[in-house]
Amino acid sequence: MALTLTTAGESHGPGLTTLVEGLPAGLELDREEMNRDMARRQLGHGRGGRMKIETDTAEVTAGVRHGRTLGGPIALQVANRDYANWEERMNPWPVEAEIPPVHMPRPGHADLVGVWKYGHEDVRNILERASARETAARVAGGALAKAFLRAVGVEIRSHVTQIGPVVIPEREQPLGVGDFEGVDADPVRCLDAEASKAMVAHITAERKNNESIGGTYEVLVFGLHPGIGSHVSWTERLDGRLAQAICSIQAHKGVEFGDGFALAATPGSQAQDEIFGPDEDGEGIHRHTNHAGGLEGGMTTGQTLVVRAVVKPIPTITKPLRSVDLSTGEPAKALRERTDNCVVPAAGVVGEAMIAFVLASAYREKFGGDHIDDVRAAIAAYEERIGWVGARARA
Ligand SMILES: Cc1cc2nc3c(=O)[nH]c(=O)nc-3n(C[C@H](O)[C@H](O)[C@H](O)COP(=O)(O)O)c2cc1C
Ligand SMILES: C=C(O[C@@H]1CC(C(=O)O)=C[C@@H](OP(=O)(O)O)[C@H]1O)C(=O)O
Repeated sequence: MALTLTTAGESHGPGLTTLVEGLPAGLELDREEMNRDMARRQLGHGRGGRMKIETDTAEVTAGVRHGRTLGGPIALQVANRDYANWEERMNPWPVEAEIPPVHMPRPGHADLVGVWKYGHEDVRNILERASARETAARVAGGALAKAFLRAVGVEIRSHVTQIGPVVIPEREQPLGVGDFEGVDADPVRCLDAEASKAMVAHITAERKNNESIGGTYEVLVFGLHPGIGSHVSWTERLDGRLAQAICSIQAHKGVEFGDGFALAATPGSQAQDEIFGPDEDGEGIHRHTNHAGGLEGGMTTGQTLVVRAVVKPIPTITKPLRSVDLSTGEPAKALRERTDNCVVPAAGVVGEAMIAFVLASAYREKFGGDHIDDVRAAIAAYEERIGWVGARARA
């Protein structure tokens, strides 16, 4: 049984809906934990005026009773508070007022290609669904996937590694799950205080220049078992599935695992993770390095999964770029709307959600089970069969 995640909703419509199917029964959910993720996605220096209007929460409308999953589809609702200001423009039903269409497409948004493809004359009919407002619904669903993963000992964290030209310094030691305390209190979700200051200053300066800024973030997953995903088919290779999930997030333009693009210049002997036998600390067969970022042959190795993503500078720019007025065909300035100018800190939270979903789905495929205790029993049997002590030793 795979997991499915479906979202519906427009940015300024009445609200967003998330449907998650395939979680086992008996899984304990923590309402505050879910809403903490919803709030984390709204944070970050560089967010625009919209985030002052919204206070996102995920309301459960199906599939959960008294804090535990029932085994059926789970439905979640996220309200758009801003709908109160858009009731006429975004009403699902005809309204009397004349609503002026948007006809200046923004380079880099879905506007132009969307109206061509779907036959709309009003760019709003495209931008409303293309908007990354939809990521609130993904994070709501991702919180369910995270609850499932936590129940089997897996934890996900993220941090910002670059904003514009400002890059975090190289670390001597790999990050552990305990290193992320307080990361959400930082204005750009960066673990390095000096880099954080420079990132904040850069965002502020570029906002004054009417510029938008991109960057990179890293997602780490701790406590994974080996053998999640599979080498047997390209559709099952976990690296491919993770890359698809990350690149499906609005404004995400690249992904790398472990040493990633740096591997291009690395000699082969230094690019792999050598294998060592059991040691006195109770580790089973293990590695001393993690160049592969926890993936070999499309499967988890049981080491920390290391995923980095690049987020482009967002397309709505307060000094608008050149475009064409679709109603006249004449040159025009692109639509200028209220906008974020840097979303990398928030994007990291969305990345966590998408990675959680893919991993939870792959766990469901491998271990099955109708109740969470069935899942745990299947995992214990697997650990025993392969003599896996790694996850326990690290926990
Ligand atoms: C969290 C988040 C917030 C975003 N906010 C904005 C925004 O305020 N203005 C904007 O033009 N684009 C914003 N974007 C990016 C656009 O949604 C995205 O560029 C657009 O949908 C086109 O998709 P593409 O960039 O993947 O091609 C945001 C993206 C994310 C992940
Ligand atoms: C609403 C969210 O992000 C929005 C994503 C977005 C876009 O074009 O992608 C444009 C902005 O929306 P608005 O035009 O209402 O200011 C962002 O605020 C959100 O993240 O919850």
